[in-house]
Amino acid sequence: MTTTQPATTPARPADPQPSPLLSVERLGVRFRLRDAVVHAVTDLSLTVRAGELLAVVGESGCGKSVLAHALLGLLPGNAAVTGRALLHQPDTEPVDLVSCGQRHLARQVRGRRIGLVPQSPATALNPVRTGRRLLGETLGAHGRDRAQADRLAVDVGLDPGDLDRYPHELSGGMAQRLVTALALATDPPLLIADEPTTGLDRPLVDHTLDLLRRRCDAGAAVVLITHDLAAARRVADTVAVMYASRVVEHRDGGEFFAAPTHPYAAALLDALPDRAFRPVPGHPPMLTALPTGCAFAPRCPRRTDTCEGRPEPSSAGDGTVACHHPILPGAAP
Ligand SMILES: Nc1ncnc2c1ncn2[C@@H]1O[C@H](COP(=O)(O)OP(=O)(O)OP(=O)(O)O)[C@@H](O)[C@H]1O
Ligand code: NI
Repeated sequence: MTTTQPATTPARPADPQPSPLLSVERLGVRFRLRDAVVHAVTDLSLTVRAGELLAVVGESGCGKSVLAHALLGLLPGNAAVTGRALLHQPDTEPVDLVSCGQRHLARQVRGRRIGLVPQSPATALNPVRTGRRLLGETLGAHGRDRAQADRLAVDVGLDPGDLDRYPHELSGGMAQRLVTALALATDPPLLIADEPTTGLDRPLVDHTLDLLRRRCDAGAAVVLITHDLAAARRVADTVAVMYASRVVEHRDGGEFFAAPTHPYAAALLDALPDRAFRPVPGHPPMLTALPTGCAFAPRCPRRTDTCEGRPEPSSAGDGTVACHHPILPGAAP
């Protein structure tokens, strides 16, 4: 079926890779509850470079939004964060987002260096301010011209006239576009977009995805959090698949969609309507009771006794996979 290939050719061999904008190293997030601990992010390492669109995909509850909130210091008080997340900046030392403190995050990072399109627009919008006022305040706070509000509305596919509405007068899709416009208003070098296409119809989904793609083509970086693999396939340079709080596969998007190596990633792709359209069987484990070995093993057709031991991320092509039995091109299944 697959012929043996010589050494993999990098996607853009002539381009020297720019140095990372963000490097996340062994990030962990735990929530302490009265009688349990939720392991929401475990031992997670990732990099994002300028010009890169990284899609973070995975089933509901696997830790995608918690990852975003950890990077921005937006977690509640019962969260304990470990590891490092270095934000590299021109001409100065990198800042560790985990340890730099709320004051620095509020003054220097949120909005300015990292923008967030939050997953729940309804709770993110101030109910007593119109979209125009919200956008104007954000633009003004960052020394930008408030008159850019109309252009931002058009960019996200919102009628500028709708900026004069209050949040409760907006549909879910309109509120979604407004929070996207708010995140774009400060033109951050890194944008984390958490399910930015929720509630949008297909043309607006594609419009939003293409908007994010163009940001990256102009040199910014975007982390697109989505459970929509078709969206990731349309625009991502790189893909990170999360399962039960860990990244289980991370690699070039083209390679990933052509030949996923983690059995969970392969199962997710098989669930796409234009592929087998077969949902991933079974359910993910509780994050309060994660197994010591591979968390996907109970659902995995390739599992063996070895999977009772934890699979550490190892290199596969130009990326990494955390699996004892990865699907390697050219190897027998
Ligand atoms: N404040 C909290 N206290 C306890 N557990 C939490 C808290 N916030 C999130 N969690 C848990 O952390 C886990 C990861 O949640 P997260 O919101 O990151 O999932 P997600 O991958 O973004 O899912 P979705 O696709 O549904 O948005 C979930 O089990 C969730 O219940
Ligand atoms: Ni989420």
